[in-house]
Amino acid sequence: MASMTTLGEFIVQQQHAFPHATGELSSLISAIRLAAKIVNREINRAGLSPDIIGAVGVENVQGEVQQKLDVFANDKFKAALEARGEVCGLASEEEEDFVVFDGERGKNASYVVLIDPLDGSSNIDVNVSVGTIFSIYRRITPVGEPVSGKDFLQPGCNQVAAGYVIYGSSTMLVYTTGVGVNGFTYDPTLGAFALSHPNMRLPDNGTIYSINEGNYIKFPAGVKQYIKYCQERDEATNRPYTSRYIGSLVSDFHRNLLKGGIYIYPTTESAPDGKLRLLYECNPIAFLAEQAGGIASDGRQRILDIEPTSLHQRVPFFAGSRLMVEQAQQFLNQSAEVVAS
Ligand SMILES: O=P(O)(O)OC[C@H]1O[C@](O)(COP(=O)(O)O)[C@@H](O)[C@@H]1O
Ligand SMILES: [Mg+2]
Ligand SMILES: [Mg+2]
Repeated sequence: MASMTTLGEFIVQQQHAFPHATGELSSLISAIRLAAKIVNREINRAGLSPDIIGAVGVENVQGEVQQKLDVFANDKFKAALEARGEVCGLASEEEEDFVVFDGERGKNASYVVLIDPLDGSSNIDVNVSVGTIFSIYRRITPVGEPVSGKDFLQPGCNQVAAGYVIYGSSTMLVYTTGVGVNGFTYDPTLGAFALSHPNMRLPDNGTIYSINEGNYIKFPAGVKQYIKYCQERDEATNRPYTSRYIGSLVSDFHRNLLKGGIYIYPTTESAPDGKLRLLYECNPIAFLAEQAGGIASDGRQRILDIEPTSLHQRVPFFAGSRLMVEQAQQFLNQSAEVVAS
């Protein structure tokens, strides 16, 4: 079997493709790779260790009960990124405010990282795939000065890199630096990620829709109509589509990235802004979706154009195959026009 390109080799090759590259971003990505291996090991043996399964018993800034693995993953990624010295600050789902890395190297670093350390927390204890999501920006404030809120509140189109780790039947790291999307599968016998999915492309159309239909009654009319559209019989358009919902954004998006499909987390009566967080869930997934030929919006506006106003703000999220997202948006906007008229 021809030897596969490891993530380490790929990072170096990418760096050489950019004559002005300093190696900082490469080093940052490899810090994420290291933390992903540590978290992966813990997840694989989670069932064996009560100290990693279950809730911590406190709520995070979102009002969600923190799982022990949320905290473990947050600590491991934070430590790996601070130790590497390319990052001047971090924002996380599990931290109320952004964290300043004010050590000598941190202060003089160029990048900020926003992270969802453990995505799909409701699936941790039941052995269903979960993930980690990361988003990377060049700081706005001058190097040497303490990092500030505006370094994190940048629109998604400013991202220099983004990706996720999926801890599933196999563990993969999927990321983009703005030149396409590549996927690497972890080989535990080597202890290395190998390039298994080069240049991933989202099919323009698909037959999978991912939404928590348990909330159907609370959805906007347009979303209800789109679900009905997905369930109608029409051979010419391969309907009815198939409903698939794992309840981990990373896993649902990953499947749809490979097979074609749409993931929707809309507004609901109880969540008027939706559930997912713009900065460390929607922006990185939207960057990947667009780099793979798909689209991502809040139902009306391109996610990557949204000007953030707060670290943990939520937005409605429609992402995946271009034709499917455009269709869903049409239903949403038509029904809004009906209501408005
Ligand atoms: O259970 P619900 O309301 O359908 O929400 C599931 C969604 O919430 C999330 O679990 C939110 O992410 P966290 O687990 O990181 O808080 C997504 O991964 C998932 O798509
Ligand atoms: Mg999440
Ligand atoms: Mg999370």
